[in-house]
Amino acid sequence: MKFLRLHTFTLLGLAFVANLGLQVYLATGQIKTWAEINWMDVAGEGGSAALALVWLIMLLHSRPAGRVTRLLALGLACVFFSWWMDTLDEFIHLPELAAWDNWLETAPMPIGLMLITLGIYHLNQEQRAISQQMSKREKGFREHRLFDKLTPLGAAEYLRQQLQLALVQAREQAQPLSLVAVDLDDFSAINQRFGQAEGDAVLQAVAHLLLLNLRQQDLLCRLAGDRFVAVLPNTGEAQARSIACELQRAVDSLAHRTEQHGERLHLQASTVAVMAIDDDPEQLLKRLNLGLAKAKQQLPRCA
Ligand SMILES: Nc1nc2c(ncn2[C@@H]2O[C@H](COP(=O)(O)OP(=O)(O)OP(=O)(O)O)[C@@H](O)[C@H]2O)c(=O)[nH]1
Repeated sequence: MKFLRLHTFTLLGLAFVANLGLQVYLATGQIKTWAEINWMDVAGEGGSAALALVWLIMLLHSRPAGRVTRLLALGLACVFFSWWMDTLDEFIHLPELAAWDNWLETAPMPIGLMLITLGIYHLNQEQRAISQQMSKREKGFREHRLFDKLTPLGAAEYLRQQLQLALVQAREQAQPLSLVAVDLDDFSAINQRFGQAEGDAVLQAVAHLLLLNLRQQDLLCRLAGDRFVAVLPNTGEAQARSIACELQRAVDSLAHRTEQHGERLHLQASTVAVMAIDDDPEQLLKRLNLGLAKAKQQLPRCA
């Protein structure tokens, strides 16, 4: 049901447009007789439309919200619409002179395919960003104690070291530097209810999700337990806040199922963003933790 709640607008919008197409055909054309229907075409075009719809649902089910998902979903919706109108054609006879139906059937297809192409391009960029994060980990292999055992992220000590370097660089280049923290709400309940191993799987899924939603220049570390911190170079406070909200929304919409029983977990996170103002790493992390403690106490949870 969370799936329906999360994607109500997309699914209702698609149902509305598909129905609009049907109504336009019914208003201007005539329903064909049984003998006039070419069932081979119905199976081919209708089956393709159904498949596009299945792909769309699978996509919305499996991917976190974000630009790639939006592009792919919109592209698949256009492809579905094009095939849907093609299928309606098999049941409704339109006046010979009507040319607009060709547009309704044909135009959404190239638009949809272009959107899907753009989505796949950005998907590749995402994968490259993840590989780069992974290779950062490889580079630091010699200092493996600085890395988290569970996720592909740096641990607290690594964060402090990198933060020190980032602060010096920001000062030298007179550029802003911000931090964003993401802390899962009531994470200990997941450990208690489903066990430590499931808690570990959740932390890994969240780390992956956050990496996907950060930019190439950002550095994500696991500060402790269920608390993640991203170092955002050349980022002012307003932009950091908006990134914090995006990360929070991404966690809210994460579709995570438990490994043992496939039960859907509804995760939520508190986030906070702070900008460095002449702080050292400890002062900055202290401000971040204080902000997070405040955010935990009040709603809305974007601080
Ligand atoms: N599975 C798992 N649990 C961990 C790990 N590290 C810390 N924890 C657990 O994470 C929980 C963190 O607890 P809290 O800081 O109270 O966080 P919370 O339950 O999310 O509570 P709030 O943050 O106040 O919403 C504790 O139960 C720790 O035992 C880990 O690597 N794996």
